[in-house]
Amino acid sequence: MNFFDKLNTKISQNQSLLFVGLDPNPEMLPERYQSLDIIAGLENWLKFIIAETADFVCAYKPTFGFYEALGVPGLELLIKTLASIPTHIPIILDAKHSDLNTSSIFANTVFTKWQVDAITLTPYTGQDHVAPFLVYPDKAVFILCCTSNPGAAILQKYPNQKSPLYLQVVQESKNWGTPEQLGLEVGTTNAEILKSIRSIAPERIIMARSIWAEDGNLKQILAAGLNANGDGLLIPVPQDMLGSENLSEEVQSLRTEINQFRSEFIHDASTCDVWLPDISVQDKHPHQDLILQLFDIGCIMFGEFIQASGATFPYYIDLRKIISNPQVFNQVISAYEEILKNLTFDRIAGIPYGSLPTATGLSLRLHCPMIFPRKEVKAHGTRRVIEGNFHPGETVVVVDDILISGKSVMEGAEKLKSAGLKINDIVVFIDHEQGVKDRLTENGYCGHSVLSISEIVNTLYEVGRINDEQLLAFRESEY
Ligand SMILES: O=c1ccn([C@@H]2O[C@H](COP(=O)(O)O)[C@@H](O)[C@H]2O)c(=O)[nH]1
Repeated sequence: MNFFDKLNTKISQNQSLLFVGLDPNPEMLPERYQSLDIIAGLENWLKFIIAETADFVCAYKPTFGFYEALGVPGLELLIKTLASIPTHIPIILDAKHSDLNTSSIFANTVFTKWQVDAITLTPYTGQDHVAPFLVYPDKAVFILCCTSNPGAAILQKYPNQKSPLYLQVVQESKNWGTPEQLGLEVGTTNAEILKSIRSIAPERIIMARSIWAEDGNLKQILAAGLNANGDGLLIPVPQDMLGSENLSEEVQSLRTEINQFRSEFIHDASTCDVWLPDISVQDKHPHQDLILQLFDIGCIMFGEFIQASGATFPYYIDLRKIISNPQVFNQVISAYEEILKNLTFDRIAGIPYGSLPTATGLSLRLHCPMIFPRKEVKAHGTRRVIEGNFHPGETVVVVDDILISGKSVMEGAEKLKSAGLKINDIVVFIDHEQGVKDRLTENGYCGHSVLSISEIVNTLYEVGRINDEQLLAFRESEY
């Protein structure tokens, strides 16, 4: 189960948005655990915290720095602590990792060896630093957007109130990963800041900062940070509560307080003109997760777009972007592979330029040689029309991104046929429908597609990624 599903399952089973920081901070160690052996005292305290809270929280968040600071015994304590967390409860390792050249190796350690479900990262080194963590499809990252220490303001609020750096971090990091894989850590109890982040990231999980029980602005934080469904916000159990001998009761009472507010919040929101997604798991399209990820990374756009034919469409598909998101690219290749594995061919041909990376990925995945017809033939050099080696008479499967009129893919296929190659099958990711596959059939090809445009639009509408107006514009364009 991926992090997002594991987290949501725990939220609903335990009816809780609360998470607990599992921090072996010697300064916070309750007196009753203060023995000569500090590590043993910390271990017993952390075990007590887990036992008291496991049924009332949705996640645990060990802070790596506290374990590191204790040296080798601290790292051993981390491994023991991770092992004592029930496997069904997600673990978010608070590492605030930000070192570029150790990203891949660190991601492997935390996700593969330590089996944590998510990690916190700082954004300063950008997507290059985050991408190695996102190649683990079942894991997630939380990007630190904002903190509340006074010295941070000069950087995080730069250059002005209207467009502070922390909001730019939110906007930019939304391009790095899907809402299921990338959440935001908002290290402030300033409700206004939380509200401004929620307004530009309604779809993201926000992890709020650790608070002190007596701070008293819980309701403002909830009002600012909850999403329209009354969730999407992870609230830490206050640090001072963790020292209490009555931890279980105190956590349950905080949970009740939060849930009461959530019920009122959802009730109030439902009286406003807010459209809420209404889907059940049974209705889930088999490629729903992939469709959402493609939408979230900007491969599927809605608006008015002029096509090569001059026609205006209410959407535009730009699958070229997948090459910058390896985890999405990998899933796209797998979806094509499902179709190609049932076909018979000697070589794979990609249509330039958009489908060359896909054809390359499929060639490597299926151990099958690749060729491609050139878009324009050079006036110098070999003047080859087709790049790569082949033997006339071989069968080639043609791979392209989207079929609109079918013109570009059939032009490419004709070049291959002129060189003596046989083409039976054309496989695309998206079929624009409206008879384009019939056009392929009329020209002697069998068209296959991973998805049709209406499957994509309907899925996006069902989960609330597009609105009534966008759905209507699409439906009208079909006639
Ligand atoms: O949303 C779109 C629409 C078109 N493209 C590009 O056009 C061709 C397909 O158009 P045909 O009319 O079938 O020739 C496709 O290969 C893309 O390059 C697009 O990317 N997105």
